[in-house]
Amino acid sequence: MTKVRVYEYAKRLNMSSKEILTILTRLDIPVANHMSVMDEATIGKVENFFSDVKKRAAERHAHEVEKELRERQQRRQDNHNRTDDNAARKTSGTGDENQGASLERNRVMADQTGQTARPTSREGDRQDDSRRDGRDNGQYRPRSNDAHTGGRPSYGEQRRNDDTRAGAGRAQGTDRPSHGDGQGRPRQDREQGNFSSRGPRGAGGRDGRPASSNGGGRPGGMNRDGNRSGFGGGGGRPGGPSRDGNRGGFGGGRSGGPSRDGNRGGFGGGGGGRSGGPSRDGNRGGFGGGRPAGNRPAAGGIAPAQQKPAAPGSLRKEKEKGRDKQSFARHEEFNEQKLQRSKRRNGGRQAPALPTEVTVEGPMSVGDFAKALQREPADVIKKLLLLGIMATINQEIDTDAMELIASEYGVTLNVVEPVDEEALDMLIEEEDPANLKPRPPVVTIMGHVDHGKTTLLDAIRESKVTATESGGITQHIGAYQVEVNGRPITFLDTPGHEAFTTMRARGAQVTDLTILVVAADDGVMPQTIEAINHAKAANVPIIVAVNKIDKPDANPDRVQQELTQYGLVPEAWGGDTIFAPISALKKEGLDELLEMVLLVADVQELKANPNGRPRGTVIEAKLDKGRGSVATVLVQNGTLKVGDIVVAGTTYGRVRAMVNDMGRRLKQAGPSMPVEIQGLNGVPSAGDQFVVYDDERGARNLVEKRMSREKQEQMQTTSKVTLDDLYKQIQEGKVAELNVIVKADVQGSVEALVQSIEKIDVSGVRVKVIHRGAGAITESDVSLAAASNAIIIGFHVRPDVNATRMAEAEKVDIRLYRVIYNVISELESAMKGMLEPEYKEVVLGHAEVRETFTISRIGTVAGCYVTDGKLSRDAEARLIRDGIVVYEGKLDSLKRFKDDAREVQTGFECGVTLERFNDIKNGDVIEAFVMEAVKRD
Ligand SMILES: Nc1nc2c(ncn2[C@@H]2O[C@H](COP(=O)(O)OP(=O)(O)OP(=O)(O)O)[C@@H](O)[C@H]2O)c(=O)[nH]1
Repeated sequence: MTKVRVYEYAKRLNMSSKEILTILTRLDIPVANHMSVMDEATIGKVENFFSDVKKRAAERHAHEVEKELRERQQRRQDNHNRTDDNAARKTSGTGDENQGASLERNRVMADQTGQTARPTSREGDRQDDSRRDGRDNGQYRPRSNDAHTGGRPSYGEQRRNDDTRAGAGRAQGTDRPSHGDGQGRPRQDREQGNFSSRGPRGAGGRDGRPASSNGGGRPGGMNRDGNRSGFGGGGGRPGGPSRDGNRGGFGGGRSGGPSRDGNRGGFGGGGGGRSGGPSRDGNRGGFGGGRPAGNRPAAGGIAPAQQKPAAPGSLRKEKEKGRDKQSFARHEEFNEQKLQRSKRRNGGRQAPALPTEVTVEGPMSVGDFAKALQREPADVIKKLLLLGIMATINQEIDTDAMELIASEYGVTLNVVEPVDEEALDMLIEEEDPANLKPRPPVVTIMGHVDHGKTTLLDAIRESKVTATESGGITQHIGAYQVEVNGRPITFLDTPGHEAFTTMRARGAQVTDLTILVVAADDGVMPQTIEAINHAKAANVPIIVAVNKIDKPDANPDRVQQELTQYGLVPEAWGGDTIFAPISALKKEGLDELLEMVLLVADVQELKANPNGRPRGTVIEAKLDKGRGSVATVLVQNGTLKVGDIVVAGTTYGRVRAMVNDMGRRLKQAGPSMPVEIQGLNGVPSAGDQFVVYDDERGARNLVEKRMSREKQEQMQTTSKVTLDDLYKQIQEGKVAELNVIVKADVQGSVEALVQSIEKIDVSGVRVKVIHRGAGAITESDVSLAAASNAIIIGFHVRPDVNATRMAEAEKVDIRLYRVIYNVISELESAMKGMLEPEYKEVVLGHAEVRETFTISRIGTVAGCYVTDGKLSRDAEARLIRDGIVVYEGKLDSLKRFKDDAREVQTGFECGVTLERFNDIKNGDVIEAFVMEAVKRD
């Protein structure tokens, strides 16, 4: 790499010189300014700096990830250790210890569930007893005082007294987990030799009444708020004694009942079946049936149905350990659920996980980027500063800067191409080159005023069109086609400028080449240069038609000479621009000119697929009284047919009829063909691109989408204007703005009006056309005007009924005109009236202070004599002492003797007080004056 200047290097990196200078200073590289030269070594250092920044960020990121992993592992390990400790404590512990553990567990669970309930010591004993019973015998043995609950696992006891109506399952589900889950039943099973894998549900044991049938446990209670969802798991409520006693009342359990939202049900898992109460005849004991939780089996939930029968006593330790692990898993899961719930409760206020990857579509503001990174904008700005990039929150940064910042945060930045919605809407798909066929060129004519554009257009049309289409009635549809040597050429009828400006403003490129008309007697003029610039910007080849060569003072060589300055060098002089001398008036040289057009077109190899999806551009559109919306369109691809569903801008419809520039009805129109179509539901704008949709619904949807987008954009722009510009204007105190909506009968008039309106020059006031269009004034125009405080100008159009009604309600000013001049002059005067009036000071008179009095609560009263003019009560006043103004304000009071006076004329005495001013002295002069508005001219 050779030496470069700072600014060049900055440009290369798409950065500012200031940024590079800051980096150089940070690197201690002496540098003077943006013109300083950076040698290879310096550049190397800067580049190293960038890669260092990236590397550091990547390392930091990797380190953080590693640390996080380590911490997680550690946590997991701790949890395991804790589980093992618990298990060990339980297996070796005494009854007291067990009780302690049990109490501890209770405490933990109560804490976790947010409950304060703790078992009483009696309950604790009982729990302990019951557990011990089970453990000691290696089997479950119902205790006599628990007869009706059978071998209810201890934790269920807690709620028995609290809620007599609730089944045990509910109690457990509400309060704490059943630690009898899946334990009691297998033991029961062993004892009874009977095992019901699924306890019948419902009937038995409800409300503690005797069951009328099999003792089905009441399912773990329905969870109303989900918070305490069947955590305790089933623990079926014991069935009461059965009526016939044969089958006994059995505590069948279902796991924690379904929670309302389905998320949290059944945490506790399968119902810990308990033995039912003793049946009357005592024939059979109770059976515990369990059903797994609705959503997922919890740790202990699978036990009842699938677990093997209880392990014999020797396996007790293992079992205890397993149970604790299950319990721990439940705790963990519960904790997780609790966390989720709290997040939900906090409405997501919990700090979200920071992204590790961010996808952007290109440059964005610092604020937006910070949002995407979920970082504080200030932090991002700080980082940018460190990189030498000064940016505010609203300033846009490019993807390079974004990448640097992202890497600082250890975030991967993906830059993707933004989705081209318009291309999607326009159903743009790539054409297979094999399907492309040559198409006629589309030509526009440009040039300076009066150089003969219209004459040339007419001359070509007359000499070519009428010759080929005898009998045709030529129609001005904005474009026409002529045939030269059997090959068609399309001419856009609209004088070049509009074709270029309006079309190009809408992104439409319709012209393949342009004929630049230059009058040989006049030479290159301002609009000639403008035309050249337009064509060059659009990358459209130019053929120069040197016109009016019939004129005696014609000097074609001068034209050639002058145009070389603008890069148009004739072939004869070694350039590549074709110059064709013509006389549009005398129709001389036209054939040669047109042949040149074909020649240039050939070089361009203009092609389209006549069988592709029809699409093109609206050249001109208007609202016709008899025919409705009429649009001249240029087909640019495919073949447009009558009956096709067309979307153009914010209008759509089925092509009802199609005519060419000769007024001939057509059934179809191929590439480069201009046709006038009817059938759209509105008037599209010149430059709108059209496409044929397969179904009407799709077309309608697209149009609705566009309309709402347009409305939103308009609202946004206008609200911006109101908030930003207007505020600024108020601040500056000198600029007002007049928002205008222009509606006219044809698009041409709209453009003409807009141009004239925008030219109105009243100092201090800006006119802004916020919306324009052809067609009647509609409700949507009025609503836009109301929202943006605009007036509506209608030219040869009227508001429809709804628009009129709405305008009245919203107090929107609609002005209708038939003459452009009136529009402009009325607007001008309205704008002048709008200006803040200019004020000038008018001195009313002077009074001399002859005496002063001080009156408490009033202050200094000046006894004055009016020397000239008058003093007026409402006037403003200044106090002049020795030619110096010592006070300026208002007269506070004006009295003649004791009475208030409205004014006091020359030669009279009066008493005067000044507003909040008492330092009045004899000999001071009071000057009374008013500010009068001056009418602008
Ligand atoms: N002698 C002579 N006069 C011409 C020729 N071409 C146009 N004119 C005259 O020049 C004048 C202007 O011609 P237009 O065709 O109206 O020129 P224009 O460029 O379309 O003018 P604008 O529409 O005002 O921009 C008319 O009086 C034409 O008759 C020509 O080849 N020879």
